[in-house]
Amino acid sequence: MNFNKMPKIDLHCHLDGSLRAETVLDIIKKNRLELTQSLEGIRKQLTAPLSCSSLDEYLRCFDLPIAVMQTKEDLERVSFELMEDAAMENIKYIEIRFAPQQHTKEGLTTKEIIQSVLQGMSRAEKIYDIKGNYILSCMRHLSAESAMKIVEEGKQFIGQGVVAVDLCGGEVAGFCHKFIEPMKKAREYGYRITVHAGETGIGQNVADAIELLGAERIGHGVFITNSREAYNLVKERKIPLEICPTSNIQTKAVKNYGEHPIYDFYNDEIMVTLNTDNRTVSDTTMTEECIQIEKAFHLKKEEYTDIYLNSVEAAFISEDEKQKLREYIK
Ligand SMILES: O=c1[nH]cnc2c1ncn2[C@H]1C[C@H](O)[C@@H](CO)O1
Ligand SMILES: [Zn+2]
Repeated sequence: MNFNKMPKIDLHCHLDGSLRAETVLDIIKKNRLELTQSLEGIRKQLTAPLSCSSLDEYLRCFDLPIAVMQTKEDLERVSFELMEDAAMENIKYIEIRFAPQQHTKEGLTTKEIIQSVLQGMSRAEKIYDIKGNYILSCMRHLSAESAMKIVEEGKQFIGQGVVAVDLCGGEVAGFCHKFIEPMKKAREYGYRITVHAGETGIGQNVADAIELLGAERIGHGVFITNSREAYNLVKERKIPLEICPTSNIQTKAVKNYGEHPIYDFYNDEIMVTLNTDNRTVSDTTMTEECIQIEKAFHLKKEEYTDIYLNSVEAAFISEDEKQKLREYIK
């Protein structure tokens, strides 16, 4: 299949993990930041190394991009550029996530941060054949109060380009208990809910995310394989899994593409979707994720279509918008 040409949907893409190295260098120079000044050095710092041994090590690659995402202008720019990069490979719909908590170092308010990325997104939507929405991620190592602040301050943007909240960062067993209150509030306000869970061996976190937090989708969920409860919940309630194969290899969730459970899940009628996670940190694109999965499992056109349609179903958009996305693959 010519995946570059095929219509694609990315429901799990972190803004801060998807910056162009050239842009990072530009912002460093413009803002006179005392950071790496060579393009090659930057590229290296932005990408998870082959030797990456865990999610925690993978997460260290975010320090540099976060350092250059601290002004309105720079947030608007990186948001626009991610939309542009996605449009160039025929992604027709993208849900971009980021954690506003990490962009206050130069004094921006949550409102200014969200407004800036939304402006970049809408500028790109006017030029390219792509639509997007934002997901507000809350860092799991921060407090429930901090997550509540994001839920409260992001509320005014629901339906204006913000659709959901997420929990992300390092994963420890039982993390969901801490976030019951903010996620309950989020649901009451009308946010949709997706949660990173089951990425580092703890299948039970997936069951908790669904039962305690009302997660409608799960980021990764690879380790439902080691919790019968989680597996059955995901299967029976048709909870979509946002699968990101390359990222899972880098964080050592799986050994290689061929050993990824995505195809077993698909054959067992679990609702899998295919996504990038981080275009720069994982040095990938949607096209590349599709190619790798096609190669590993001899994916047929009908199977790719099924996965694309799963993403349409799972997207946090209206029925009319879903219908438009279905038209692309007819
Ligand atoms: O795959 C991931 N799992 C958990 N957290 C992640 C992953 N990729 C990125 N993040 C974190 C690092 C970013 O700074 C944050 C917000 O996008 O989300
Ligand atoms: Zn992620």
